[in-house]
Formats: sequence, structure tokens, C-alpha cells
Amino acid sequence: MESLQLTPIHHHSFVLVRHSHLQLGSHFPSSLLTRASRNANLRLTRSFSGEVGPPASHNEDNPFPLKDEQPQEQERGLLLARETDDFGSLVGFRLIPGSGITTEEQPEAKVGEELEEKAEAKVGEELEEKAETKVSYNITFVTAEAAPYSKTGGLGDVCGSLPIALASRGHRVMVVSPRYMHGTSEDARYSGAVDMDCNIQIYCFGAAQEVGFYHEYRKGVDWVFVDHPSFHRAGSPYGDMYGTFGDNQFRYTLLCHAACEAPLVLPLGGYTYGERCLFLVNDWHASLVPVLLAAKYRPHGVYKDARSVLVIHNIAHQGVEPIVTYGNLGLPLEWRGALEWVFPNWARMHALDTGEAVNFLKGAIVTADRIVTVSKGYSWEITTSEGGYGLHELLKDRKSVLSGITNGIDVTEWDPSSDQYIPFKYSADDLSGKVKCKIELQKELGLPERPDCPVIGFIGRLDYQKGIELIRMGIAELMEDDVQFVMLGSGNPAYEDWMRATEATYRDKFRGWVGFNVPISHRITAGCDILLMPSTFEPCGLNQLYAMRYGTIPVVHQTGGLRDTVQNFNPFAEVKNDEGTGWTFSPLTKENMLVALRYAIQTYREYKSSWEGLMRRGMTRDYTWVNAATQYEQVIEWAFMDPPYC
Ligand SMILES: Nc1ncnc2c1ncn2[C@@H]1O[C@H](COP(=O)(O)OP(=O)(O)O[C@H]2O[C@H](CO)[C@@H](O)[C@H](O)[C@H]2O)[C@@H](O)[C@H]1O
Repeated sequence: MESLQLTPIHHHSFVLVRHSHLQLGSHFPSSLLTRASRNANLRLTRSFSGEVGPPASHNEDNPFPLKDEQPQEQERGLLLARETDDFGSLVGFRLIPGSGITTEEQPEAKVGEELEEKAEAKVGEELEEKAETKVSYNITFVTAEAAPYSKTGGLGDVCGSLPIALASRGHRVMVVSPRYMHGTSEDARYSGAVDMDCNIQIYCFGAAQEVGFYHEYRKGVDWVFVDHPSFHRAGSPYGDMYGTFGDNQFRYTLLCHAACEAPLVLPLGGYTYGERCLFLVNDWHASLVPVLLAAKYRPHGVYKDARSVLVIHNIAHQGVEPIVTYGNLGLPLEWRGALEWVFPNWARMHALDTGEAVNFLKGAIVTADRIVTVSKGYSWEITTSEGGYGLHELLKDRKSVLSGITNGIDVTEWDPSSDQYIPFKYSADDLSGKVKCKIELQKELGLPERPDCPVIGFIGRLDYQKGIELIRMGIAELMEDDVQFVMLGSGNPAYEDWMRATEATYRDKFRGWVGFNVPISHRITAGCDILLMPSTFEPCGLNQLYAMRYGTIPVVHQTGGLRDTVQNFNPFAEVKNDEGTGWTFSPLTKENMLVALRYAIQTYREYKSSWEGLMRRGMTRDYTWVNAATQYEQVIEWAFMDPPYC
């Protein structure tokens, strides 16, 4: 349950500090706390904030219950100084650090004495420190992918690990995603999920659609899978060998409607999540959720206390369909403007094309309470005409609620000292297993077994975004050098054919593995010396983080999250441990990419100790979700402070 409960300020008040009147209140998030003017007259009143537990039993007759009448669970709390000026006007709140006292244990006089001491000691610099409040939220992730159940890229990784990180910090977290059944052995991934026997009707696309829910509780998270026949088909979540599925708008409209119902109807662990819930909606597939909250639920008094945060992992995909499809979405006509999108003249197909479309991602940008992108660099890029894919003006308008939070990684899955997929384990303290992994990789791929030869790797979707065009242009020159190059990827059939053809041309030097294979991706990450990422744009990028953790040196285009996470090598850095973790290049040209790669290759060959330094610095960085999860909590806290945006 959401545990930030606003309960009335206790009406006992007392003077604590000479020359100061302090009024203690509680239940206000730490970011409301303002710095004290030392000369301000302060007045203190005391009250308590429940940590977790049932909502405050509010007594209508006595809205200001005395201490003894307070339910036990609410007695332990944080004390906040409510600061007023000489005229009695509120100027802010400050937490009295260490104030998690229990009134049962602290008679009022003692409380007063202690608070006096504390207040005297703390009303100064110490109070300026940010104090931690213990607030937990009910969070519902909505996503098209969540690893290990479904994954085609980084979205799956993030939605498979960030929820666990948030749950471990005390939040109640549910992840709603489709129950894809592809008719392959991979379907077994859902075998732990049980049918909740809770089917609901969703009204969209001109009919009542029946969807079911499956549930698995794992690692502290409620994994909820929406079941519908349209999620049962061969291929990947989004398409098959014939291309992208034509009914994806329908499938993800179902997901969004079902996700909005889930907190209301699913008794997970015996209790529903309820209406005071935070929806964390990821990319266009989940973007209808904030629109539904505003257009379908709030006008009927439902979800008035809910908030939504849109997370943009990739703005290039927006869920755009012809405007005539609006009527299918189960939204009131008057909300059409929220999703409406008009393409500029140059982007229209023919003279009769009016350019009008429905754009899911735009709908969320104009209705969500907060917006997050997956790195700071990218949060700026999407407000520019180059990086915003047409949505930059709208995003600029919402700049005040736009944040960049760099992704973490699942450090238990990606750990070279315990990775189940790699043949030899190693760590920053003992790197000997890395070269053995390299030899095994060469063996597995049929490349000459040469421990001294630098091996360059690439892993990713074969897509314009990932800079395959640049690799294509530079491969002939690169192959003149004494290196090996291993590529793993799937996507654009033209690039897949090019990989096969390149392998045929450079049999002793190049391997192109066409397909999606998680164990191989781990072995390439461990067995390569260098990981190449010449992405045209990269919202965050996870492979460079995995690479650094495995002592594989990234060579990346300096863009988005790559710029934020890879520090360029500088052997002359004055600050210890600041010599960098890889190579970055910009602008994005074939020449710059080759120059950066040659620096890396030369360092690998001639400066072994520098190379080991690069490896160790990358391997010992903190990639856990802790930092990002804390920032997500802050964004959620801000979202609940303001009234709903729509
Ligand atoms: N053929 C293959 N076989 C096995 N594994 C493969 C694979 N191709 C890709 N992968 C895996 O998929 C993930 C890709 O993650 P990325 O973050 O690099 O890219 P993606 O563009 O999908 O994600 C988007 O969302 C993420 C998450 O926010 C952002 O980091 C990113 O910049 C943004 O484009 C990695 O775990 C990688 O190992």
C-alpha cells in the first residue's frame, strides 16, 4: 500500500528553542523541506507519519486524535519542523534528523527535551542535508517486454530488473506485460505464472474483447501477464519473418486497457493495488495508459489519486497509425486531440494524404505527470530537432517535468565471476579467465585460436540506430589489420545478408551470427577485447555497460547514454582512476570510428598495463540499479506532490 498518508497535524505544541517557535508537522516529502533562515522565528508542533501498514483510520468525529487514540502502526514516525515567519506564514518544512521516535517510549516532556537538543544541534548546516523519508509506493509498470519472459532488446532488460530494484527498496511493484505464446520452447518461461481466473471485458475496436491475467510472484515483484489470442503467434513480440504485425496497435491498446484494470481487479497477495497507484509506462506500447487515466477513468471519479510517469527508451518508435483508427481505441471523441499528429508536407505520401495520424507516444507526452528518459544526455537530445523525431517542441514544453536517469544493469545476470553462460569465470582481481574465454569463443565460432589477436565485438539489433551502415563502410579497411571481428544481431534482412556475405569474404577474420541468442551474447561480451558501438543515437545503451563489467573495452560514438557512461581514455590524467574506461569518437564518420578503433588496438598490443588499467576501471564501476532506483523514487515523489496533470 502507498504509505505516505496525510494525517492531521497533532495539536499539541510547545516552545523548544529560546527565540524560536517551532511547529512540528509530518508526512511531507523531504523535497518539500526548505533551508531554514537562521534568524527566522520558528514554531514547532508535533505529529507522526506511518511507515507502512493500513491506511490511517480516520475518525470523522475527532479528526485530530490525541496520542493515545492513534493506531499503534502510526505511532512511529518522522518529525518535521514546520517553519513560520514572524507573521505566522508558512515558509517551509524541515526534517528533524533521527526523529523516527515512538511516542510510547517518549513521554512528552522527554520528547521536548530531546527535540530541543536535537533542534539546537541541527538547526544549522546539518539540517541542510537531504533527509531520507521512508515512503513506499504502489507501482505498476506497463511494458511490451520484461526479461526473462520476453526480450528483444534493452526495454526487456530494464523492465526485467528495475522493478526488482524498486521492490527491494520497499515498494509494492507489479509489471504488466503480454503473455506471448510463440509455440516454441521459449513459452516455458511463463510456466511459473498461474491463471488468476479473472477475465475482464475490454471495449475497443468495435467489440468487447475478453482478456485474462496470469500471475507469478518472483523476486518481490508481481509479474502479471495479459492473455489474449492476439499475443499467441509465431515470431517475436512485434513481428515475424514477413515483417511487423499489422495489428500491433490493437494488441497494445489491449495491453493498456488491461493494465489500467489490473490494480483495480487483481487481488495480488490478497489485496488489490488500488487507485492510489503510480503507473510507470514504457515506450509507445504503454503510452495509452496516461490518456486512459485522464479520459476514461478520472471523469468517473476513478484514479483521481493515481499518477503516471512515461519512460522513453527510444523516441524513434512512436506507435503511429492512420487517424481513422482513433475511433477504435476506446477513448471519448473529445480526447482525439491528445493523440492527433499531423505530418509535415514533405513526409506525406501523395497529394490526397492529409498527414493526419494517431501517435501513441505523443499522447503520453501530453498527458503523463512526469517524463523520464534513460540518460541525461538523451533527455537533452530529444528536445532538439535532430533528436526529437518530431516531438521535440512538445518535449520542450514539458521540460520542467522531464528527467534523465541512466539505466543500471542486472549485476547478478551480468557478472563474469559467476556467469552461467561463459566457460571460465574471472574478476578484476584475477583476470586470467578472460583470455580463456576468448580462446573458447574463437573455437566455438571456428576462428583461428589466437590469444594475442585483438577481437572486436558487436551485439545489437541490426537497425539504422546501431550504426551498421558505418561498420559496412569501414569493414574492408578494418579487415586489413590483424584483428578478428564478431557480430551478433538480427533485424533488417539486408544487414543480415551483408553479415553472411562478409563472413564468406573474410573467413579467417569475421563471424556474423544472425539471430537472437542470449548465451552467445554473454560469451561474446566475455571473449572479446573491444566492443564497438557506433550508434547513430543511443538513449542509454546497455551493451557498453555489460562490456565494461566484463573487462571488454568499449569504443563508442559519443552520443546520448554512450557519452554519459564511457569515459574517453586519457593516460595523462592527473587524477588517479580518472584515465577513462574506453574510447569515444565524434562526429560520426567512418574515419573517426577507424581512428578510435586503431588507438584501442594499438593500446591493446603495445601498452599492456594501460589496457589492464582500462579493464579494471571499467570492471570496478558501480552499475547497480541502486542509484537509478533512488532517482526514480524522487521522480515518483514529485509526481505525487502535484495534482494530476490531466
Ligand atoms: N542478437 C542478439 N542476441 C542476444 N541479445 C541481444 C541481441 N541483440 C541485442 N541483444 C541484447 O539486447 C539488449 C540491447 O540493449 P540496448 O540498450 O543496447 O538496446 P535497445 O536499442 O534494444 O534498447 C533501447 O532501450 C534501452 C533500455 O532503456 C536503451 O539502453 C537503448 O539505448 C534503447 O535504444 C542487450 O541486452 C543486448 O545484449
